[in-house]
Amino acid sequence: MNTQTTAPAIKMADLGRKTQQISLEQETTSIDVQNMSLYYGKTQALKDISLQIPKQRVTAFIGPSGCGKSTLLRSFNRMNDLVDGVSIEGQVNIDKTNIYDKSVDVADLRRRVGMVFQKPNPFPKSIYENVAYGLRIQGINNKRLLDETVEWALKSAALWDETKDRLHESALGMSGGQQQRLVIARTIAIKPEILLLDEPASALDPISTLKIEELIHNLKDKFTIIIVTHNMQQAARVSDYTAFMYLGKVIEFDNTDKLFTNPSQKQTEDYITGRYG
Ligand SMILES: Nc1ncnc2c1ncn2[C@@H]1O[C@H](COP(=O)(O)OP(=O)(O)OP(=O)(O)O)[C@@H](O)[C@H]1O
Repeated sequence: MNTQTTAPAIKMADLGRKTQQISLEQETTSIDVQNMSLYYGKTQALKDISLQIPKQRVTAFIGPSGCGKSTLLRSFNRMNDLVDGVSIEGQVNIDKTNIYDKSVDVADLRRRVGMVFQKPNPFPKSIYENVAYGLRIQGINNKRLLDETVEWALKSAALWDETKDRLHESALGMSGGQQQRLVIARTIAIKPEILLLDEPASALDPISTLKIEELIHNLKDKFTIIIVTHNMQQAARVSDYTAFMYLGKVIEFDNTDKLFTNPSQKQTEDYITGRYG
C-alpha cells in the first residue's frame, strides 16, 4: 500500500467536496482507449495510452504544459485529423466502434462528441440562432421544436434567466462568461453523448469560472464530460476522475479524491505538490 510522504497541495475538504465513494471498476465505459499513440510528423505526442473514460462522469486531464492533454482530448472527436502530418496508432472505441475505422462518418462522430474550446466562439448571430444552429443544419426548422430545444439548452447551461428577454439580440453583445455558457448551450442543443471541454474557463474571470464549474456539475448526469485544465484546484473541484499526464503518457488515472490525496505514483505526487510543472 502506498504511504503518502508529503502533504498534498490540494486539500479536498477545503474545496467543500464530499469524499466520493466511487471507483473505476464499477463504472460503465464511455470511451475505451487502447494502446493509442499519436505523432505530429515525426514527433510523438501520445505514447501508448490505454484508459477507459467512465460514462456520465466528469473526467479531468491534468499535467504540465505540452504533456499531451489537448491532443488526447482532440483525439476523441478526431479534431487532430485537421492537422497536417498527424498519424495515429491503436484504437479509440466509442460504443464498441473504433472511431478511426474508415467506415466512421466523422461529421456524425462530431455530433455525438461535442467540443468547447478555451476562447468562447459564438457565431455572429442572435442568441437564439446560435443555440438553434446545430438543429438547423440537421434540417430541423419546426418552430416549436426549435423553441423548446433553445429553452432547454439555455436552461441547462444556466443562461435562460439572463437571456430569455433578449433571445434575438446578437450573441456578440454578451460578456465572455455568458458567451462561453452560450457555446456550451449550442453544443448540448444537439444532445451529444460526450462533451469535451478544453480549458473552458481559463479565459474567464473567477465568477464566470465558478458558473462554468457549477454548470459542469449539473450536466454530468446527462453527458460524459472530459475537461482539460491547467488548474489543479479546478480539476479537484469539478471532476469525479482525474488522469495525470506527463510527456505523452497517462501516469495515473483514478478517483479524483484518491489521486489528489494519496497518489500511487511518485510523479503524480511531485506534480500535485508543486515540485514541477
Ligand atoms: N498542431 C501541432 N503540430 C505539431 N505539434 C503539436 C501540435 N499540437 C501540439 N503539438 C505538440 O504536441 C505536444 C502535446 O501538446 P498538447 O497541446 O496536446 O499538450 P497540452 O498538455 O495540452 O499542453 P498545454 O497545457 O500547454 O495546452 C507538445 O509537444 C506540442 O508542442
